[in-house]
Amino acid sequence: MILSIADLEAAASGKLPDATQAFFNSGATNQITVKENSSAFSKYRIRPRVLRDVSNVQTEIDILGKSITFPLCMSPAGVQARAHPEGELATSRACSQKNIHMGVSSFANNSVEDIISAGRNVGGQINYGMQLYTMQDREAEKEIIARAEGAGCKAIFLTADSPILGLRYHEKRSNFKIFDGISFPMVENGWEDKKTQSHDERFISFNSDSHSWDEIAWLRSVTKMEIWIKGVLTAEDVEMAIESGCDGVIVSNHGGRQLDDVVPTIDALPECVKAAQGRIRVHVDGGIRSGADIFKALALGAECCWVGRPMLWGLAYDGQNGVELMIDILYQEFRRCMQLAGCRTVADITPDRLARIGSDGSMSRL
Ligand SMILES: Cc1cc2nc3c(=O)[nH]c(=O)nc-3n(C[C@H](O)[C@H](O)[C@H](O)COP(=O)(O)O)c2cc1C
Ligand SMILES: O=C(O)C(=O)c1ccccc1
Repeated sequence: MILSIADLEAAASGKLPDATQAFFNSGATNQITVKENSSAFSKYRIRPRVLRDVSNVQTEIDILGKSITFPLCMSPAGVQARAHPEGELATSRACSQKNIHMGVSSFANNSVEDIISAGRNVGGQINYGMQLYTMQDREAEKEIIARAEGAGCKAIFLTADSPILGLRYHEKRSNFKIFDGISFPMVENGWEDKKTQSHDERFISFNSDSHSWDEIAWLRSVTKMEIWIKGVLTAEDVEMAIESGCDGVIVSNHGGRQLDDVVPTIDALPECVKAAQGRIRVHVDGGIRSGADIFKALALGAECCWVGRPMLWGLAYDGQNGVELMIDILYQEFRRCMQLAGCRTVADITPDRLARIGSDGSMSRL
């Protein structure tokens, strides 16, 4: 019986070849951050308020100009065809059905045009954001941006935590063949001769490690879409994002897949929210596995949460239905968490709803 995200992870992982599991589920080097992203949530406990009439709870929020069902979006994750033959098309249909926005990876196995049409065809009107890497070939980068904007994307998510790829021992040991037999329509122009390259080689040949904050002004000059930075973990970089004129940041460590031993995102969030002072939007991803995790992130000041692996597990388990199941699980848990904690609206999820438990067991209010 699949009731929780942990149940879904177990069911999905059993359906995937070992090498694909290693690619999806692993983090970088010693797996510290991938684990701590989730475990760091347990130092926060909820301080529920009672007798507050929660008969009419409102979970919706506005993101990128549109109301979504609850504060959750789908992180951009590449290579979804390795989870399910329909890949991003199935994810897009599920998001559209459930009214949840979706990030599209540059390493998607379907084009941004097809991904958005798949969602529109099932009737929903969600927003899409295009994830970008700073590319060595700026003309090719510009082309992806133009295609994304033309297809109807509302935002660019520039991934800032990946000047190079993280060191992924599990992926290497499993001999995962990331590029064999599938296409990457957003990035593969002129790459036909490079099919045998490893993940690392392909990434190095395409991505620029000389990226800098100067890119934001250039992005502004080539698109009207919102510009968000994905992969910020410090107050200093939130300040840089504000100075550079970005619309938002996603506090993220790439699900522990880039630099290991960085701060868990839920621990980086408070300093980022404080630095933002409401001048820039602050979202978070990494290790979010329950409705209570979403509740805690919002209480710590995030406007919205994103999930990566839970979406891939849903997709691997049962395509579109599996992603819908994943969203339903998090929605039901989050809604109940709000009601049982005495919150009628998302705006009621404030820092005083949390206590922090110290390593000596002491409890302090935020
Ligand atoms: C298999 C996989 C592929 C990913 N591909 C990308 C990508 O192409 N671009 C990107 O910015 N982030 C990528 N990410 C990171 C996610 O966007 C997100 O930051 C991360 O998965 C959040 O952590 P979680 O998986 O614990 O929810 C990927 C993550 C996974 C697990
Ligand atoms: O694996 C990843 O985390 C990732 O970001 C990526 C990068 C290039 C291709 C596919 C996924």
